[in-house]
Amino acid sequence: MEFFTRLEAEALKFFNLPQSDKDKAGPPDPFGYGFKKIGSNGDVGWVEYLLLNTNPQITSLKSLTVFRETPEIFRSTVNDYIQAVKRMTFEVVELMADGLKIEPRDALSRLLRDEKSDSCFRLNHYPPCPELQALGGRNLIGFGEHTDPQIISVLRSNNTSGLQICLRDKTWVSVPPDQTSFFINVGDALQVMTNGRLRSVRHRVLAESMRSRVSMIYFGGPPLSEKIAPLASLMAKGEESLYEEFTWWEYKTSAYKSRLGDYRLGLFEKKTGGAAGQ
Ligand SMILES: C=C1C[C@]23C[C@@]1(O)CC[C@H]2[C@@]12CC[C@H](O)[C@@](C)(C(=O)O1)[C@H]2[C@@H]3C(=O)O
Ligand SMILES: O=C(O)CCC(=O)C(=O)O
Ligand SMILES: [Fe+2]
Repeated sequence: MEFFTRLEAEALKFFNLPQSDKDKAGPPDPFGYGFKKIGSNGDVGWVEYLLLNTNPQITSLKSLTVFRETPEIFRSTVNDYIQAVKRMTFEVVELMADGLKIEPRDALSRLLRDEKSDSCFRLNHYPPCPELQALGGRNLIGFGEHTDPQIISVLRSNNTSGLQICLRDKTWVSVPPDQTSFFINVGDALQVMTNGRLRSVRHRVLAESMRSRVSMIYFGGPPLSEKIAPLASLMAKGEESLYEEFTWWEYKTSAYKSRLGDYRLGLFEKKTGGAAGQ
């Protein structure tokens, strides 16, 4: 896609700036430029990134700083990509709603379309790590294992591998890199809204020795005040929610206190009424 190629090129121009220039757009709070540190609870990875708010209504001060430090063309390329990926995501969640017989079919998309939707956008750059070859096939964690907290994440990457998902038997499987496809990830909130029918899959990124990986991810979240609970139209007769009721604000606050690899939904599972489980 034209949007993706342009953004990949502009992102690489930014990531190739001297470290001191990039640092002017950091540290991430959570928005802004980050280098190796992920979140604020001690997680690290072989990655640098830009984390941006996607809601023009609540453009964070840090997002403004990022764009002050980068050329206008970068800002417009990011904004064009976000607009395009949002439009596609609204359609994807409506198709998901059709598949799950959720009514109305905009029950999910309206949350992402909402002007108060708490969504964000991330550009990740995993530089090559040539020393890896000498380390005899050891893994270097680019982005540690985790699930995404929001409703849905839509990822696009260049042709460099690294992304893996964790299967039920705990084995890791590589997602073949394909710069012409989107990788759609169910988030924790969608797991709850479908009462566990869709699962938020654990994933991680391993660094490569010779090639740099660039990925861009739109994380579609609901408004902060939104109650996150199973959607009535998909529940079978007598089916109980596997989760306690909570708002997105409550979940997000709790998530941002957690470590990357924590099982965040555990705190919100009902202790009776069947195992939601990991
Ligand atoms: C360690 C953390 C980074 C993270 C916030 C958290 O405390 C736990 C969830 C992490 C995550 C994973 C998916 C997305 O990349 C992200 C932006 C999100 O919403 O949750 C990150 C957070 C982050 O990097 O700030
Ligand atoms: O960079 C990638 O391919 C995945 C990163 C990721 O999972 C995230 O940013 O939440
Ligand atoms: Fe993720």
